[in-house]
Amino acid sequence: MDLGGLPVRDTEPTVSPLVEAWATYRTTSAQDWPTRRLMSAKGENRVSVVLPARNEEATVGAIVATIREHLMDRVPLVDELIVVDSRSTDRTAQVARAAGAEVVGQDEMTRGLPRLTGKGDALWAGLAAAEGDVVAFIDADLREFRPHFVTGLIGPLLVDPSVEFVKGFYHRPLVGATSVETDGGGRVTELMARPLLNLFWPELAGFVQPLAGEYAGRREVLERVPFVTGYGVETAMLIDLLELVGLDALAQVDLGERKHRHQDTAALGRMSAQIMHTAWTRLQRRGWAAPGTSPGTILTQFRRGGSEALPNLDREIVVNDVSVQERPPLAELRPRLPRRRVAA
Ligand SMILES: O=c1ccn([C@@H]2O[C@H](COP(=O)(O)OP(=O)(O)O)[C@@H](O)[C@H]2O)c(=O)[nH]1
Ligand SMILES: O=C(O)[C@@H](COP(=O)(O)O)O[C@H]1O[C@H](CO)[C@@H](O)[C@H](O)[C@H]1O
Repeated sequence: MDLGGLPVRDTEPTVSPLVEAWATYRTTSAQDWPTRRLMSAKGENRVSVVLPARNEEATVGAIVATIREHLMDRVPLVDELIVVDSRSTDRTAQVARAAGAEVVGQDEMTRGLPRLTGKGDALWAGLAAAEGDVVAFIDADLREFRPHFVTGLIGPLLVDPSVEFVKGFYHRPLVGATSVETDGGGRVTELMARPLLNLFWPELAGFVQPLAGEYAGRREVLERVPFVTGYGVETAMLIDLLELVGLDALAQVDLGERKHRHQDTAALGRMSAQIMHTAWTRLQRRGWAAPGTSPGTILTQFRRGGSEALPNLDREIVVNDVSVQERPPLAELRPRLPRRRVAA
């Protein structure tokens, strides 16, 4: 049926067969990867777990202690547990070290390189410090962390050589001060990142949690992609790995439920802008955005009250730079990096 030249779909939209096949074939559950199965498959593979942590003294200790007790002391599945101190101003480093992690500084691992900021730079520093063949990244603000968050992520990588990268997914309650909204979490995912990826990278539509902060990959693959600084890192990693190794080498694992500290919506607005910038650079690479162009880098937001309010505007204007930079693929810089100096 055609109304004025606009084709009108006369069938109900259906899931792309490619996405349906991938989601069926490359989705597993943490329960599919029991520790004993992983130990028998591990062989000579060394496993590193990296936690990027900026001011996470309240939660990093419990996560580190759980990994150390269950996956290092009781069962030697994890060989290396690193917390990247991302310029914290609290006792993150001391708490992490006391709980049994090796602590490296974001600035320490990027010494001699341009000073960049954000989560992506912390993750890049963690990969530079890590020595494992398989590297898992876990956010340090998780509540109710369980060992299966790690075993579920590394399981496919230890057992199936055709898998290069595994993304976690979970139910995401939005935990407020006095109430919990069952599936209210993942606000940037649902409002921006999922639509963005579905529209421009539909092959990735099967990822339940494309922005999940828990994921793992083979070092030799992770070292071949750039790390976008700030909060664009997860979006860039999915897009870049899709292009580098193909959808079939990517997988996802059900980790159950994830609770973490939530940022406010203004912070998530800045996160969204960083993700849009990240997508723009990938669209340029694909030829869908004009080379040499760039969206604006300043995000203007409004905050109730405040001393900087304008005469006729009963709100404070808050301006942030939401541009992103990139650390180049680690493999290109490895010879220039300081050997990991870890204060055990
Ligand atoms: O500059 C930064 C920003 C964030 N993080 C860490 O990255 C993880 C995810 O960050 P955040 O919780 O702010 O993101 P959200 O989960 O709210 O999207 C947490 O462990 C942060 O401590 C970091 O190491 N450096
Ligand atoms: O998924 C999301 O929408 C955001 C915000 O989550 P909430 O709405 O605070 O549960 O959280 C994720 O996004 C960040 C950017 O990729 C990641 O770095 C975080 O690890 C992840 O929690």
